[in-house]
Amino acid sequence: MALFMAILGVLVLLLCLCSALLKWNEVRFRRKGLPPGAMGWPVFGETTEFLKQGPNFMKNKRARYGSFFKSHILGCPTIVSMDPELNRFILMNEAKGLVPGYPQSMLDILGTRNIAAVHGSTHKYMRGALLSIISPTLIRDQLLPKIDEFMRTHLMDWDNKVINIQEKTKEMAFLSSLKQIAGMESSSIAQPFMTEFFKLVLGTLSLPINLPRTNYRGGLQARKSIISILSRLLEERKASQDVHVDMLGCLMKKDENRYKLNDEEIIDLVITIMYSGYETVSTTSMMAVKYLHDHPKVLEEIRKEHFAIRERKKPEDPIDCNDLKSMRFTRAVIFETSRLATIVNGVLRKTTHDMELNGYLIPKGWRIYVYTREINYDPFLYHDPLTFNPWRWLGNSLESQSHFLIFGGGTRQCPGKELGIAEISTFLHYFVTRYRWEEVGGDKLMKFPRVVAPNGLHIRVSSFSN
Ligand code: HEM
Repeated sequence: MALFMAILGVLVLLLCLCSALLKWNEVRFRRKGLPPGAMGWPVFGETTEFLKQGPNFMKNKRARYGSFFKSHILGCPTIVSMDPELNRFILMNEAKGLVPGYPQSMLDILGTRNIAAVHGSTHKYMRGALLSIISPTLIRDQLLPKIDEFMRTHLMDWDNKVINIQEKTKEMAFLSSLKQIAGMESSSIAQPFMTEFFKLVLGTLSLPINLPRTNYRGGLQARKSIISILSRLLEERKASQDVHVDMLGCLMKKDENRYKLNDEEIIDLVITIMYSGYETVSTTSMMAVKYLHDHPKVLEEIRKEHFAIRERKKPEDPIDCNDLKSMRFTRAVIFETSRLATIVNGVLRKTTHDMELNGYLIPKGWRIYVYTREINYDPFLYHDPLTFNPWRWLGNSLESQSHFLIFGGGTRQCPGKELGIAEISTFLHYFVTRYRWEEVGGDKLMKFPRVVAPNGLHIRVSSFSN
């Protein structure tokens, strides 16, 4: 009896302590004018519920508080905006103090000159420098030929093999951009570079705890290694007279280039390009393979488009810009994949000063989660939204609608959109014309907070001509 009373006493005490902590945390963030919502536990906030419940967390909160509410997730007091109009307003108004609000680990590891870390005129300049090396003309003349050459080789020898398509598309996204940046996808430094790059990516997604063996520490060390690889490359190029037709070559042409970047800026820009295009391109490619596998009619249609292109060409002819333009259905498959899989759930901003937003007062330094995921499943915007239907993108201008935020919006809209589409389209071209495939089966796919197959996505591949 005494033991029972003691346990009961401890439980009651714990309960009181928990509710006192929750209350204290609410009071701590209680300020006049804040939107409705809950702040959860001290330090952790509602992060556990957010990660555990995923999209349902957001749906439940919206049902309770409306489309604009406060919470405390991923280490920060956060305002979540699920209102399409307001989301556009936030993305269009960086100049009013709504700047990128990406986590500290990302900023530490990607560098102070990284595009997400700079604002105002510095951002304009860095973005200009980036756009100048991925312009439509350069995509046509320099980048697409490189992408084509890379994809042909990368997709060789898959016949009769079980392939982890997640791993292959990750390698593809990294090596293809390394070829475009420095033309060295098959050099001896490509593999060690890739290993360091994967560590860097892991680090940016971790908590900023600088202790041995943490992903964050690993990410910081990977950044150092990558800087040393790239610095050596820059020095070698400066010392030689060779002309290099690649992104680095363009950035280093100080006399002819309108945008003059120093070595540190060039290195951070290179890391930005690799990082921004890596997960988006690889995951969209993997999910396109998944959806094509599950939807034979769509696969038949996309094959028709790509075989028609091959019929116009000799086997050794590369994909060119006109071919790319003719891939209307492939483009639709890419958009539909991005929409249904929701590769990007939203984007993060933070306030540079106290400001009024949607009638509420948002304190300086609070994060704003522009949550765009729900738009993708809105039945008023996309008929039968849970069905994979690429045809919905043909013949109407869904791509130019204001709610189309798959590539972001406003001043930070993805500058790599067409480059990314070119990469995925070329990958799909060689994949669907060379191979058939079936899933080995049983692989788990997680859709939130990132689209990922924790144990890989395995497919059995055989040559189409067999
Ligand atoms: C399917 C492929 C891609 C998707 C879905 C995608 C998506 C996005 C989104 C949603 C944003 C907005 C981020 C924000 O507002 O904070 C963004 C920005 C960005 N993307 Fe992409 N992206 C893709 C491919 C690429 C590629 C291949 C590159 C390589 C050049 C790239 C480079 C960037 C950069 C540098 C930014 C930041 C722009 C700025 O802050 O001004 N992206 N992307």
